[in-house]
Amino acid sequence: MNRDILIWGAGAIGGTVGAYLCRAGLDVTFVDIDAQHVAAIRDRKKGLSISGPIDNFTVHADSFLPEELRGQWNRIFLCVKAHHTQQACEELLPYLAPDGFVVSLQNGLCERTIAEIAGRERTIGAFINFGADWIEAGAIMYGNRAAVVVGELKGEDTMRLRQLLADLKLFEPRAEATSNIWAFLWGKLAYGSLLFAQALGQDGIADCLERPELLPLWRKMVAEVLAVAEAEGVAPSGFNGFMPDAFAPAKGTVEASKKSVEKMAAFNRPNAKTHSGIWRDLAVRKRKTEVDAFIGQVVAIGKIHQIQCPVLENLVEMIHEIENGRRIQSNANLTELWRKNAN
Ligand SMILES: NC(=O)C1=CN([C@@H]2O[C@H](COP(=O)(O)OP(=O)(O)OC[C@H]3O[C@@H](n4cnc5c(N)ncnc54)[C@H](OP(=O)(O)O)[C@@H]3O)[C@@H](O)[C@H]2O)C=CC1
Ligand SMILES: CC(C)(CO)C(=O)C(=O)O
Repeated sequence: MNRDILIWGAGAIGGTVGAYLCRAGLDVTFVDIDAQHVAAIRDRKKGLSISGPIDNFTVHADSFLPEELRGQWNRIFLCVKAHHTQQACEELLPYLAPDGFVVSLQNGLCERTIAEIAGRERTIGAFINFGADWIEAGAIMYGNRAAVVVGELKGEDTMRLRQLLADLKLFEPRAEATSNIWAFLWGKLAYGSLLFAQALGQDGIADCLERPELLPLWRKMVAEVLAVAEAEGVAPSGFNGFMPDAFAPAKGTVEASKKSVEKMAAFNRPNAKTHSGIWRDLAVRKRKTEVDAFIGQVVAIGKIHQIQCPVLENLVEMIHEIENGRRIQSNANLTELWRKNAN
C-alpha cells in the first residue's frame, strides 16, 4: 500500500512543515542527502526538533537517504533549494504514485521544472513566505509565521487541492488556496529580488529595507520583475506588506512604495529569522545561492520578451562574486548597485 506524504529535502522548510504534519498524526516520511540529519530524525533518542518563538517540540519519523528509499508515496512535498529541483525531481519520480502529485514548497518557478519532469497533471504549486533556518542535524528554528498559499497550475478547484490545504492548515491555520498560483509565485520573485539585494550586505531584512537612500533601488529592481511578469501575462499578488502595484511605474508612486517598504520592514522586524536564506547561504553556510534559478530566471525570461533587466543582471553578478570569494558582503555593495543603475 502507498504511504502518504514524502518530504523531499528535510531542511528549514521541509523539516518545519513535515514536523507539524507528523505531530498532527499524518503519515510523513523524510528524505534528505545529509546523512547526519537523516540519522538524527530517525534516531529515537534525538528526532527532529523545532525550536523558536512559535513552537518547541520534537518528532520522530521515518527518514532516509534517497538511495535507501523503497515504496511509493501519494504526495511528495519538494523542499530543496531551487537549483536542486531538476536533480531532486528526477530522483523522486520512482517513488511517486502514478496518480500522486508533487507540490513545490520552494521559491522561484520550480513548478515549471517539476511539470516537465513529473507531468503537469502531477504538479501542484505553492507559495510560502514563513521563515525557518536549518541549525544542525535534527534541529530547525521556525522563526516566523507568514503567508502559505497553494494552487493547481491551471487554477482548478480540485479535491486533492482541498485535502492538501486542509493538511497544510495543521501547520499554518491561515493557509489559503488560490486559482492563480502564478500571481503569488511572481509576487515572491519581485519581493525576492529585495531579499537577494539584502544578502549583498550585513544588515538584516528590516534594517536593509528601511535604508532611505535605497528606496529608488527597490523601485527600479521590483519594476524590472513586474515588467517581465506583465509580459508573461501575470499580475503579481501582494502579501505580508509587499504591495507590487506600489512599485509598478504606471500605477505606483514614491509615497506608495515607501509605505509598502515600511510595512515589509514592520512585518520582518520582530522575526527571529532576521536575515534571508540567501544571506545565510553566503554568510553562514558558505555555499552557492539560488540566484541563477531565481533572479537569473527572471532575467532570462525577460530576454525572451526583449525586456532588459540591468539592475537584476548586476545583482546576479554581485551575488556570484560573493559566492566565488571575489567580493565580501558589505552594506556598501547596495550603494554600489544603486550607483551603477541610478540613470
Ligand atoms: N528557509 C526559509 O525561511 C524559506 C525558504 N524558502 C524556499 O524554500 C526552499 C527550501 O529552502 P530551505 O528549506 O531553506 O533549504 P535547506 O537548505 O534548509 O533545505 C533543503 C534540504 O534539501 C537537501 N537536498 C539538496 N538536494 C537534495 C536532493 N537531491 N535530494 C534530497 N535532499 C536534497 C539539502 O541538503 P544540503 O544542505 O546538503 O544541500 C537540505 O538539507 C528554497 O527554494 C527556499 O528559497 C521559501 C521561504 C522561506
Ligand atoms: C526571508 C524569507 C523567509 C521570506 O520572508 C525567504 O524567503 C528566504 O529566507 O529566502
